This record gives sequence, structure tokens and C-alpha cells, in this order.
Amino acid sequence: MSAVPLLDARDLVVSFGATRALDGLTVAADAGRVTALLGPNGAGKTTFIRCCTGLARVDGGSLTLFGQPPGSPAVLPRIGLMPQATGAWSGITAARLLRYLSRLYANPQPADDLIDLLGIGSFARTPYRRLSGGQQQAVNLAGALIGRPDLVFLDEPSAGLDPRSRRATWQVLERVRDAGVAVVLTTHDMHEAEALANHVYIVDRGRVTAEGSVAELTVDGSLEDAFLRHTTGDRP
Ligand SMILES: Nc1ncnc2c1ncn2[C@@H]1O[C@H](COP(=O)(O)OP(=O)(O)OP(=O)(O)O)[C@@H](O)[C@H]1O
Repeated sequence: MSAVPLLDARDLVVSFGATRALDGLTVAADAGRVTALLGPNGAGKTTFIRCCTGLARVDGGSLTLFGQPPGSPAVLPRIGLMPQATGAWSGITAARLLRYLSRLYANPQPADDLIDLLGIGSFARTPYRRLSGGQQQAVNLAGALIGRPDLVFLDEPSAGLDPRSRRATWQVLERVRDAGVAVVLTTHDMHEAEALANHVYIVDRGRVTAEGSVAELTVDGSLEDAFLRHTTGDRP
């Protein structure tokens, strides 16, 4: 990794009332690497992504992307986000949505290329809310990639996908990573982390309890063993 990582989060604290969603979280990510966050429900993974994308306020610690604070005008055009779920699109078709999103960026990837790459063609003219969960996931991923981001956040990118679609998503993410993009993803799928991640953070109760490559974390057993050893499952 470079001296200052492209994404540099140190000792992050985020509170919602009495809940400390992040409690000293330290995470780094760099170009051409997949960084995976594993952790139980409620561990703080989505909150972290929301902070990085300027959607949630940080109460303590430091957070920079490309050396800038999150949400700054220099950062936003360089990041992509695939949220866990979005009800925002509703009646718009995938094709129209992607064409609309592409107009928000200076140098977008052509919508038709992403429609082909992610196998969206057969349902591109169906309203978003009528799509299956997996089809919505494909559209959400296309939306995250359309601006040619240098850093992309994917919140459970293959949740609910059938095995073939999941493999196809992995191949797309490998290509994105190999093109030099920094990929940060959350997942509950240990196979996904094993298949894709260059670096894994195990997060519990808003802080990192273990980190390393998959090989480093699996010296004493499976990745699931490491997950269970380093998490409690207690909510913050
Ligand atoms: N806007 C909010 N208001 C109040 N509490 C919140 C808010 N956002 C998150 N939280 C709380 O912060 C904690 C962390 O939630 P977060 O969504 O970051 O977990 P997660 O690791 O992404 O979980 P999952 O794996 O289930 O998606 C939870 O206890 C959650 O209830």
C-alpha cells in the first residue's frame, strides 16, 4: 500500500443517540485491491460506507478519501456506491435509469456496455420496482460503476443472487479491481470474501477485531471460524 491509503479511516466514531455504531473503526483501502468488511448484523459496516460516501456524519476520528474529506466536490465524482437496497427508483426502467445516471458524470461508461456486461438487456425495459431482487442488484451495481469510479463501495453486492449470477458478479468485480479500481465491499458470504478479497477486516460492535489476507486469517481454520472467533454478535 502507498504511504497514505486512498481510503484512510482512523478511529472513527459514529453515535446514534445511545448507540455507538462505530467505536474506533480503523480501515484502509487502496487502488487495484478488494477490501472486504465482514461482521455480524449491526456491526457498523453500512454506517462506515455511509460515512465514506458523505451520507452520515462522523463524530470522531479522521476519514479521508483521495486525501480529502468525504462528500467534498473533489471526491464525489470519483466514487461509486451500490447500496444494500434502494426504493428510490420505483417506476423508472433500468435502461432509462442508467442513461440518466450516466449524464451525471463527466466521463461515464456507456449505459449499453454495462447493460451487456451485467446481463441487464432482457429486463432493461421493466420498471425497477417490478424487477426481481437479483435483477435489482444488477442494476444497482451498474449504477455504482457507470461513473467509472476510482473507488467503489458495494454493500452486500451478491446478497440474494443465484449461484450463476453471483459468479458473474464476482467476475465483473475482478475486472473492475484489475482495472485499478479500489473496491470496498461488505458481505456475509465467506466464499465471496475468499474469492475476491485482498484484505479482510472483521468488524464487531463498531471496531475492527481482526484483519489480514484470507491466508493470514485462515491459518487456524476457515474464514467462518475466524469470523466466529473474532465477533460476538452483540449489538453496539
Ligand atoms: N440512522 C440511524 N439511527 C439509529 N441507529 C442507527 C442508524 N443507522 C444505523 N444505526 C444503528 O447502528 C448500528 C450499526 O448499523 P449498520 O447498519 O451500520 O450495521 P451493519 O454492519 O451494516 O449490519 P448488517 O450486516 O445487518 O447490514 C445498528 O445498531 C443500527 O441499528
